[in-house]
Amino acid sequence: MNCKIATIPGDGIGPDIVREGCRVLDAVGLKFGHSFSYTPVLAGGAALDATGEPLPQATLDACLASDAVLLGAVGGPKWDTLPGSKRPEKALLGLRAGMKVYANLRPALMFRQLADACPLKSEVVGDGLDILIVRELTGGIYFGDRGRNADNTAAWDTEAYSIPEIERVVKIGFESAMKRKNKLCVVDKANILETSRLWREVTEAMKASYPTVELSYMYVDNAAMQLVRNPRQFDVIVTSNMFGDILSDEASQITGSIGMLASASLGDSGPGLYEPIHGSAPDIAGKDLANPLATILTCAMMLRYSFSMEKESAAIEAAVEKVLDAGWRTGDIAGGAEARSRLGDKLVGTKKMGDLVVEALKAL
Ligand SMILES: NC(=O)c1ccc[n+]([C@@H]2O[C@H](COP(=O)([O-])OP(=O)(O)OC[C@H]3O[C@@H](n4cnc5c(N)ncnc54)[C@H](O)[C@@H]3O)[C@@H](O)[C@H]2O)c1
Ligand SMILES: CC(C)[C@H](C(=O)O)[C@@H](O)C(=O)O
Ligand SMILES: [Mg+2]
Repeated sequence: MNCKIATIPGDGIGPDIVREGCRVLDAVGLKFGHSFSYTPVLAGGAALDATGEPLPQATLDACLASDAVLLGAVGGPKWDTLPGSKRPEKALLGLRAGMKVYANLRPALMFRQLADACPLKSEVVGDGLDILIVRELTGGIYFGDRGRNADNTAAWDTEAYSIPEIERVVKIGFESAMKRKNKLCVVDKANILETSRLWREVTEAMKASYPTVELSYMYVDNAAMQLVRNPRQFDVIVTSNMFGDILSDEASQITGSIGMLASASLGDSGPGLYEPIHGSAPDIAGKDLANPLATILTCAMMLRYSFSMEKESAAIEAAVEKVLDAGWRTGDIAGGAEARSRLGDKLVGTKKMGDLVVEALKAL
């Protein structure tokens, strides 16, 4: 199969992790007889510097013309004082809306090899953690009316959801639960927000079509607490754009590091957008310290969801497991000071971690 992938290296650690992702895809291509071609395009701070726009039309056009899009991360202190419409992060919203990828699947999976990197007690996480957060991605407060009053003494951002917007993402939540442990939790703030009450009404109207799924509702403040107290009670969480953003960063830390969490953003048709859930990590950019595994696992999601390449996707995941089994770690998953000091030359950087996954893949 020939697959055309638009790549958006972006800013900070973005170029380094996307490079490792593409190297792993190339190794999969060699092993299984596929060819992946890459069209690098500009978005975020890199695009601002080159063109004055965070998301040039040519970038969106190239993404829509591709079979899938791989994005590193955008943003950084250099562009933090720009007005909202010119910030690098605006590119993300433009891409997500322009590609109509309304469902963001964010698996929070704890690799058993990383139990030491989890900050929770072992009796809380047991033999692992496997939660799927389905985050609504093209609506809610990220896209609602916003502004300031004339004398700049007040500002507003509006949360708005329509029934079709809720239905399509809740449907993904139910369907995802049916492929997993048949549990779906709608996380909201229905004790206060009208949008959340509409989410509940829509979900109630849909639930009869999914009789095998055990459905529950939870307020987001409680969910944030329960994720730390008893994360294994969750299977699939479906939630709004902003709640999903926040809860997925929280869940990532339980699995060991945000440097491990992949994501797939999907719509009804057209290319999917694939990005690790973390950002451009300006504090470690350019130092070969970033963990590329979130991006590499994001590539595995791309193979599974956009190209139906299940065995190829599983091969990437198996290669990552082999590397972790052999004890290799980047700094973010090295554990505490004592564990880190025991690692010796198994404490590696971005590029070496990519090399190790490629080697493990070849050897499978
Ligand atoms: N999808 C995206 O492009 C995206 C996502 C989140 C944040 N951002 C942007 O990134 C910039 C930095 O944001 P932030 O600091 O809040 O979040 P961040 O995710 O970039 O970093 C948070 C912390 O996690 C660490 N970290 C993140 N990814 C890592 C990796 N792969 N390996 C090791 N450590 C990693 C960082 O070093 C930092 O200490 C901001 O401009 C923000 O808007 C972009
Ligand atoms: C950078 C920001 C706009 C983005 C979001 O909030 O969606 C990020 O935090 C993410 O999780 O992809
Ligand atoms: Mg986020």
